[in-house]
Amino acid sequence: METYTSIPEDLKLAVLEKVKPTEAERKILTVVQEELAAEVTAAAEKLCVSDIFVKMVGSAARGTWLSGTHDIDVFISFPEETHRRDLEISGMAIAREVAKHAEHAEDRHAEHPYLNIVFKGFDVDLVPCFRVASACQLKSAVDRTPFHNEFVKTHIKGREDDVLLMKQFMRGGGVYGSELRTQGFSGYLTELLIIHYGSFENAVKAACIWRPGQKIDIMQHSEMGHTEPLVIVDPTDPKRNVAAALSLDRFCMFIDHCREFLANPELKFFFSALVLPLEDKELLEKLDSRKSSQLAVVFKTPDVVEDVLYPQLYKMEQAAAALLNEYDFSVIKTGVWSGKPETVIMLELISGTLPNVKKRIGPPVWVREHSEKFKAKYEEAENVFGGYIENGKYVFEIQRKYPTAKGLLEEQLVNCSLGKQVHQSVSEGFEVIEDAEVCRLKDPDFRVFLRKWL
Ligand SMILES: Nc1ccn([C@@H]2O[C@H](COP(=O)(O)OP(=O)(O)OP(=O)(O)O)[C@@H](O)[C@H]2O)c(=O)n1
Ligand SMILES: [Mg+2]
Repeated sequence: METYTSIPEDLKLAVLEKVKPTEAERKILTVVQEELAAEVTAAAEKLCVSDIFVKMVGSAARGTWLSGTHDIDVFISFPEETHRRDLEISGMAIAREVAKHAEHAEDRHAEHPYLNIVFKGFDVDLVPCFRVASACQLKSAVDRTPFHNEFVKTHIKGREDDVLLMKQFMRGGGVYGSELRTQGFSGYLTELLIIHYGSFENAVKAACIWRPGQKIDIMQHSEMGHTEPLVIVDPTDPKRNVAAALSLDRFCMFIDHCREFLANPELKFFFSALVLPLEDKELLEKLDSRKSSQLAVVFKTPDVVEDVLYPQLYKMEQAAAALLNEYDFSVIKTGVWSGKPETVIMLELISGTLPNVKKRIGPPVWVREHSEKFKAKYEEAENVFGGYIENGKYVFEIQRKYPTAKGLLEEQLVNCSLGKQVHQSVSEGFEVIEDAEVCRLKDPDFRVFLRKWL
C-alpha cells in the first residue's frame, strides 16, 4: 500500500478561510433564525394552534453550514397523536401565516406538504412534523430530522471545521448532495463520517481502502443486512441506512478523489476549475478525431421538480441504450443534460449506421422440424438477400429493419418504458440530431456538459 503524507495545515486553513462562515455571517443567521421562531410561535397563537414546538434543524442549526449557502430548516413539531390531516392543515396554515412576511413562497411536497419561503434572503423550509418518542417510531420520514440534530449537536463539538472541509472536499469531487440528481453524500452522512473517523484527515485516509459493502455502525445497533455500496447505520434508527441514496459510481468517485488528493494535496480538490463552454470549432474537431457517432435526443423539459425529473431521465437513458443494443448498435456511453427549455439525452455509438444486410442464424439442420420451418419462412420472405449453411446451421441474410440509429429512435423511443412526465413530453415531440448538427444546441451550460462529454 502507498504511504501518504499528512494534509498540510495551511491547506486546511486556506480552505476554511473560503468556506467557514464569518462571525458576522453567523450573527445574521442567528438573528434570522430567532425571528423565524418568533414568527412561527406568533402564527400558531393567532391561529389558536396550541402545543407546537419550533425546532431549528439542518446544518444551520449545527454550525456545519458552508459560507454562502443560506438555507434554514424550521420544523414545526406537533404532538404525536395529532391526525395526519390536522398536522397538514394546521402546519401549512402556520407556514402560510409566516410566509406573509416573506419575499417569496412556494408549496413543496415530500411525504407530506411543506412550505419553502425566501425570508430576508434566506431559503427557508417550514416543515410540519410529529413529535415522536424516538426516530424509529417515526410517523413521517421527516420526523427523524430532529433526532439527527440532537445526535450531531452532542457529538460534533469541536469538529465542525472538519465537517466543513469534508463537505467542500466532496463538492470539489462532484459527490456532495443526496438529491436524486447527484446520488451523492448528504450533509448528515458527512457529519456521521467525521464523528466516526474523528477528523477530515482520518476519514479521507480510511476511504482510500473502502470497498462496496463497507459498513459503519456508530451505535452498534443494526441487525439488518443491506445491499448498498456504503452502509452508514443511522445512530437514531437502526433500520435506516443514511447512505441509501449513494450510487456505486459516486461512492467510487469519492474513493478515487481521496486517493488522488492524498497523493498530491492541493486546493484544486476542494474547488474544481471553471469549465468553459465548448465552441463550435472545438466540437467539430473533437467529432472528427473521435470518429464515433453522436446522437442527441432533444425534447421539452417537463415542468417537475428535479427529484422527480432526474430518475425519469436516467431511466430514459437506460431505455434508449437498451433499444439501440437490441437492434445491433454498439453504445459507447450515454449521458443526460437538462436545462430550460430543453433536455438532451446524449448517446455515443461505435456507428450510427449499420449495413442493410442482417444475418439471421437458425437451428441446426439436423433438428429437422424447427430447421425446416425456419428455412421455409425465410425462403418465401421478401427482402432476403440469400441463405446458406454455416457450422451446421441454416443462415439467411435478411433486410435490416432499422439501418440507422436515428430512424430506430424516431420510431421506437416512445414505445420504451419511460417515466410519466418524460413520456408525456417525448410523446408531444422530440428530435434526434446527429454529429455536427449538435452545433445547433447553443445553451452555454450544455456546452460545458459537452466539454466533459467529448
Ligand atoms: N436525504 C436526506 C436529506 C435530509 N435529511 C435530514 O434533513 C436535514 C436537512 O437537510 P439538508 O438541508 O438537505 O442537509 P443539511 O444537513 O442541512 O446539509 P447542507 O449543509 O448541505 O444544507 C438533514 O440534516 C437531515 O437530518 C435526511 O435525513 N436525509
Ligand atoms: Mg440544510
